[in-house]
Parts: sequence; C-alpha cells; structure tokens
Amino acid sequence: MERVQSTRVTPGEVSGEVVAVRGVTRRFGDVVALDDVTLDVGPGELVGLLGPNGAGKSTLLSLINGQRKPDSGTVRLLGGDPRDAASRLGLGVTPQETGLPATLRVGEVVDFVAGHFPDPVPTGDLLEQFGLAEMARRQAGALSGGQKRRLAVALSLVGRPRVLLLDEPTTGLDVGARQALWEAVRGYHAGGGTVLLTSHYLEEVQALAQRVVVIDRGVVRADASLDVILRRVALRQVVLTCATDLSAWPGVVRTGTGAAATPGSDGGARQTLFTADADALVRALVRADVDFRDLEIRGASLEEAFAEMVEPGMPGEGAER
Ligand SMILES: Nc1ncnc2c1ncn2[C@@H]1O[C@H](COP(=O)(O)OP(=O)(O)OP(=O)(O)O)[C@@H](O)[C@H]1O
Repeated sequence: MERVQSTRVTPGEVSGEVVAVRGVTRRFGDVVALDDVTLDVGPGELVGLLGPNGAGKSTLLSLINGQRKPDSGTVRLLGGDPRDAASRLGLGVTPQETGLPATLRVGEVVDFVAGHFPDPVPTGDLLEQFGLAEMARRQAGALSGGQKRRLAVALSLVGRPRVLLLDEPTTGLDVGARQALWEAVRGYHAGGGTVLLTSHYLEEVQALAQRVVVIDRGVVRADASLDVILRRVALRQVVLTCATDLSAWPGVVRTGTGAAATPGSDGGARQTLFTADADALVRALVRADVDFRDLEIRGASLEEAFAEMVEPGMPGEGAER
C-alpha cells in the first residue's frame, strides 16, 4: 500500500480527456509517420500502444508531450496545448533513451529533478519503490543499463504526474528488472494515474494495459480491450497444400494472403487457414479424408496479426480508407 500512496497523483483537477489526439497527420519529408490518427485517453486509463518498428509510436508520444507539432489535426494534453509549458505540469515522460548526468549520485539526480516540483515524492520513497535504495550514493554513470532505465522511469514520477508517457519502458531489461518496473507502473496507475505506454512486446502490453491501440505504418489498426486484441493475435495458422478450397471449412476464421492462389505442381494449392483451434481443424480434415500434404502449423506473429487487423470486422477498426 505504501508503494501506491507514494506516487498518488494530485486528485481532482482532471475532467474530460487527459489526452485528445484528433485527426493528426505528421510527416517527415516523404515519410508519413502518422496518418489521420485519432486517439483519446481518459482519466485513469492504462493504454498500451502496440506496433512494430517504425509504426509511429514515438512520433505520437512526441506530439502528446509537446516536443513536436502535427502537420494537421489537433493534440490536447490535460485540456491544454501540449506546446504550452503549463499544460505539461502534470506530465511525466520517459523517452526511449535518457541521458543521465554520469557524475551525480543517484540520490542527487532524484533530488535535482524533485527540486522542480512543488510536492515531489520523497527521494527515499521513490528509490525504495524502484529497488534503487542501495544505490542512492552510487554515481549514475556506474549503474547498469537496467538500473539506469529504472531510474529514468522513477524520475518521470517524481512530480506526481497525472499522466505518464512511457516509450518502450523495459526494452533491454532482464526479467527481474522488467517485473519491478511493471510493478511500479501498476502502483502509479492504482493511485489514480493515467498511463500511455508504447511497446513492441505483446507480453508487456498484456501485463499492464486494459486497452490496446494497435498502430502500424502510421495508422491506427485497432483500438479495443486487451481481451479482444489477444483473441485476434492468438489465432493459429494451418498451412497446407490441397486441391480442395478449404476457406469455408468449419473453424476457419479466414484465409491468409495468397490462400488458394499458389498452385502446386499436381494442381493442389498452398493455403493458409486461420483458426482458433488448429488441432480440431486438422483432426476434422483427417476424419473427412481430405487429401492434403506439407502441413505446417504456426502462431501468427505479431506483425502478421497487425497486418490481419487491417481487414474489416475488427472491433474499433480504424483503417477504413
Ligand atoms: N526525425 C525524423 N526524421 C525522419 N524520419 C523520422 C523521424 N522520426 C521518425 N521518422 C520516421 O517516421 C516513422 C515512424 O517512426 P517512429 O519512431 O514514430 O516509430 P516507432 O513506432 O516509435 O518505432 P520504434 O518502435 O522503432 O521506436 C518511421 O518511418 C521513421 O523512420
């Protein structure tokens, strides 16, 4: 409990959306990093922004934290323009890479940042919470990669922010450090905080988020509860060569790209069948004496799952263009 209370947010002031991104497009030269993105995050939500490399996740966070401006569309943070310093008073940020002053001791770094806030979390409490208490007197430059990362996330909480933006918070951390960080984020959220975090890892999003926004090539592909996204990603692929078109077979949710489109030398076609239960599908095909060969079964990778989410019928589908 102490853990939760130590980062409890200032109560009360937030009403309406904490983050409101409406119709935002952002280009870098010819690259469209974000393409007409709309995303609202309400008070107390913990949202995972999931997407592959180059999807546009960091760009979106940089617009929300006021570092960059959209080419078109609007971004609001805590009811104001994120480019105004006043709007960012309630914001805590941990970017993907953080430079720490190498010669300052860990405790001094926290004290330094705490000095900028009216009611900071006490340094000792914060270091305790992040498992850094024994390192308070160590120079920041002497910390391991994982310890630096933990310190960076701890620093984003010093000022008791109302909203926290975490860009791939645990990339490169070992299992123990990752768990400790997740615990801290959960504690912050349990105390009333709003979190938007990015990740490549479904596991991370699964461990933390209630709502998942999938972004790929600058477009929001899905915005749905964790359960819905997991069901989508959990589909298995049964790949086989068969002369009969199996796309309408019971249990086949849909076919993959190129299904029934690649003729084999004997006239059979290579087919990719998506199903929730690969075992049941294969048993049924065998029972029905369907003549197939070169059977492969695999889970859909996250990238494949993202691509599949472009198809119609996905709840929260955001790519109808
Ligand atoms: N400063 C920049 N100059 C030019 N292109 C950029 C810049 N920042 C981002 N981009 C491009 O915009 C696209 C989105 O990049 P972004 O960093 O937002 O993706 P990401 O989802 O955060 O990726 P990662 O998971 O690898 O960090 C990419 O194609 C990237 O190359």
